[in-house]
Amino acid sequence: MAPMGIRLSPLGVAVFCLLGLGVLYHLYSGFLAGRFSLFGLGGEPGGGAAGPAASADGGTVDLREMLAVSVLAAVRGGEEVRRVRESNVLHEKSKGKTREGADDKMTSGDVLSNRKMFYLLKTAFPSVQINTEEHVDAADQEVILWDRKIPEDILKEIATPQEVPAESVTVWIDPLDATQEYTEDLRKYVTTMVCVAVNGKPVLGVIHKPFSEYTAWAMVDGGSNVKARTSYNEKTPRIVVSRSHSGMVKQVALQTFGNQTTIIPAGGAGYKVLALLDVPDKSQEKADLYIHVTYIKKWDICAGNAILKALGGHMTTLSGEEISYTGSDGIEGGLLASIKMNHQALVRKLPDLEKTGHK
Ligand SMILES: Nc1ncnc2c1ncn2[C@@H]1O[C@H](COP(=O)(O)O)[C@@H](OP(=O)(O)O)[C@H]1O
Ligand SMILES: [Mg+2]
Repeated sequence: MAPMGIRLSPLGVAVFCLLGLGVLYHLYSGFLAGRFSLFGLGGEPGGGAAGPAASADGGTVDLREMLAVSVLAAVRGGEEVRRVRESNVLHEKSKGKTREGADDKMTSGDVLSNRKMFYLLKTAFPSVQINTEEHVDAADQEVILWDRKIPEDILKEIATPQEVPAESVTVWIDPLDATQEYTEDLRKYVTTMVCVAVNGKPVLGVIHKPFSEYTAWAMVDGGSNVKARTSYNEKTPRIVVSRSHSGMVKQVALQTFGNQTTIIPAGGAGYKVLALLDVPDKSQEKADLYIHVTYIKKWDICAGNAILKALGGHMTTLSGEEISYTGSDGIEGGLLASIKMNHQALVRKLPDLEKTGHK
């Protein structure tokens, strides 16, 4: 009999002790991880030790650091994309069919780029949600440490760290945009992309062209290394559209803007956003608008949406709704992307796709 008449069961005491030890372990390991992360963050920008940039208990992340890692991830992924293409051994497969019945393709370029990009970002920012187009093989992990260097061009544009709660962040990775065109060896259309959304709003985007080694990046209310062109043709725009998932986009474009309108079929959502900007790459065509009418996934469009938004442009559904980059992977309402134009006036001009049967 224990003092005060309470009988202690040996099993109960053992369970209680184990629980106590568990709580102590949890608190202690969180504390240590936090110290480790703070140690890494303590130095000059770019001068700290390699390791995770976000504290393991969530905490905050610096969007400027996320931009640096996103650029690095897009470039490293791009190296894989180029290496596989140059080897000519693509191991092309179909992941299934799109709703319209086209093959949803995947190659070794997609898989190897995904592995590099995902693990670079995940190792640097272990506490953020990362959504990527390709399956991540947990049995084939790669620990790639970020060297904590923020490139000069980013430091020049974005003078101070931009802290946000880690739990508000969703990262979207497209390790190889324009896979269809990649399999056809149409290299200019291919990009790797990273996007960071905060509370579902796209805030930073990176689009990298591995075959021309060109990278565009921008942060909303931060800075960019790319800009809009000086003028755009709003009356009879040149419209860039999908060449492999087009649906009824040509009919919609001609019906809205007239038969004088030039339609430019092109691969890749990243490529089509870059067509709206002032991009020095010689292989890049130029357009005034980007329209898409079929279903599309958020990793295909988030980076372009962030860059356009940072430069004062817009990417919305065809009915003018903003796209939220949390939750489901796909969007149903088509896409309209413009810059230096009256976007809402363009939305009003477009036909209602549900009514006209152009979806
Ligand atoms: N109807 C659809 N269903 C699924 N994915 C689509 C789609 N339309 C476009 N996409 C995807 O969006 C990207 C750009 O498409 P497009 O080149 O036709 O404009 C491609 O991404 P991936 O190459 O990353 O798969 C393509 O697969
Ligand atoms: Mg892809």
